[in-house]
Amino acid sequence: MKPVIALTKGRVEKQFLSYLEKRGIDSTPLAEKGRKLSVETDEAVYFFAKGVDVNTYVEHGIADLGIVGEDIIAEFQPDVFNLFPLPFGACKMAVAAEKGKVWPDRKKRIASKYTNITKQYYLEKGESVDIIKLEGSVELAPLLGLADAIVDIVETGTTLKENGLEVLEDIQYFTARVIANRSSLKMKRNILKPYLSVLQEEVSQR
Ligand SMILES: Nc1ncnc2c1ncn2[C@@H]1O[C@H](COP(=O)(O)OP(=O)(O)OP(=O)(O)O)[C@@H](O)[C@H]1O
Ligand SMILES: O=P(O)(O)OC[C@H]1O[C@H](OP(=O)(O)OP(=O)(O)O)[C@H](O)[C@@H]1O
Repeated sequence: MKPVIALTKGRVEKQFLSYLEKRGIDSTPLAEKGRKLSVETDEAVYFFAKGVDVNTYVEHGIADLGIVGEDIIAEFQPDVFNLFPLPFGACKMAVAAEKGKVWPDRKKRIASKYTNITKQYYLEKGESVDIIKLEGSVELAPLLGLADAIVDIVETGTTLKENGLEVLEDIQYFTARVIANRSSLKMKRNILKPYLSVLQEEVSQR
């Protein structure tokens, strides 16, 4: 039996493959998957899903482990073991607005894909705001007058800069992380342990 891993498609997937190579594991079968959504290698069975669905597959025990951005864990709070960070996928969640923004004399409107993180952040600040849910290109919202500010991921800062926006407040820093199904970690410990130690070593050596 091999570990079953749910891997977030896209940015995380690309960086995970490079990381496997660094750890001495051949990632060719994963890189050559084409449109296949599941691949078996010598070490594990992988399937590829959106981050939020990685949470769900791990929570339900379909995958033993998941590789997912901490932002997705923070937003959706899955019932899993949040095992350890990986040395890639670094980004932060921040509040941003147009440069020189003049705030209106009413409740602020904040647009975000991450409504739970946004709600929690303003709750802790003791500020009452209206939150508007968007699914992407969140930087458009202040430019088009839908919102006064946004809560979104910032990595290089290029998207903000090129759209005349700036960070006002940092909320939280994130990396990709390894999560585990609660019962898999106990029941399949012997299978998961060697795989996890390959993934974790780099972090403990940093
Ligand atoms: N610049 C960035 N933008 C978005 N996510 C980033 C960035 N840098 C690192 N990440 C991490 O990568 C994860 C996945 O990003 P990816 O771009 O693949 O998906 P997405 O754009 O959030 O989702 P979608 O599949 O809806 O496009 C995020 O959850 C986050 O943890
Ligand atoms: O600081 P940067 O390096 O510019 O990266 C941040 C941008 O990248 C992400 O968007 P993505 O490309 O995932 O598109 P989306 O807005 O449609 O989710 C994020 O939502 C920001 O817009």
